[in-house]
Amino acid sequence: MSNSGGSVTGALAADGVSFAYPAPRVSSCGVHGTRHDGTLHNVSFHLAPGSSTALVGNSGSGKSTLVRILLALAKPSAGTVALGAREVKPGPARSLRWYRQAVQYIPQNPAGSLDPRMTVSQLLREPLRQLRVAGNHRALAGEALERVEVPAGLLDCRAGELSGGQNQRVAIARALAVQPAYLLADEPVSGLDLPLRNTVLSLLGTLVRQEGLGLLLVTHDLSTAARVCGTTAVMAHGRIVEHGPTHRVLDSPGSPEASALVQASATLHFPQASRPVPRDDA
Ligand SMILES: Nc1ncnc2c1ncn2[C@@H]1O[C@H](COP(=O)(O)OP(=O)(O)OP(=O)(O)O)[C@@H](O)[C@H]1O
Repeated sequence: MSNSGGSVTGALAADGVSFAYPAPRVSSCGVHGTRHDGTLHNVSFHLAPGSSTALVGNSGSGKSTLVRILLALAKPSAGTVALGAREVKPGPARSLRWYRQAVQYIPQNPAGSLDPRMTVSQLLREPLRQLRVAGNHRALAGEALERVEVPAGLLDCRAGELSGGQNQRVAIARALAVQPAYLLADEPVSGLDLPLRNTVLSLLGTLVRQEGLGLLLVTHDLSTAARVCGTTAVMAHGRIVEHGPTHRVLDSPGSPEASALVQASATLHFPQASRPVPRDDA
């Protein structure tokens, strides 16, 4: 099945985006005059249909802020966000319906955002109703469920009756139900056990390769980037400091920030203590 994305075509792009959170007069810890130099600086980013980009970077580098701006939840102080030829700005819900249909968000711990008292069918139909998507909503819900390989027989079960893995898929199906062209996923597998992480990552990869969705995957885990995403963008201090084919960025990083991430990841996966001890056969 092809995705419609609300019949929107074209790339999702941020062009020269800058953004600063408003400086609070009194911060939550009671300090006056907190200074904000800006969170994003002149960020340009481009995601084509059927392609996948990992957005990596240290904590606080600006990844989630960029996602918020791409979702039209925050207004950049400079630069633009556009889908195809159409510029996108935060605004009233009705003016953004087309965009909310085309670009869906998968949050961290997506299953945790499901109300356990609601049935799978209710959960999947809710965004269809909110975005006033045309068509038979129960049928669209069933189709979305099939795409994540959950039996349509579970439509009338309550989320609280399903396993964690099934709920994780239901949460992804909820984003797919409105037939978006793009998925923006913020650490969607953090907190999952390894088998479930693998299942969800395979599913996301399939959606990109076989169904032509565009995927932006925010992750701290470079092995996740390598597994799913054709390109990787590295953020540091509110800038994209490197963006290229994932294998190139990971094998020969061209920026100190990417090098540091690759090194830190290698240390995490192969800590000194667990490295094989070289045999002294000589
Ligand atoms: N609502 C907010 N108000 C003020 N400052 C914020 C707010 N949200 C984030 N920030 C600041 O903006 C900067 C970028 O934060 P952001 O959450 O985008 O980083 P991140 O790369 O997604 O981090 P993480 O990997 O930890 O989620 C940080 O310095 C953060 O403290």
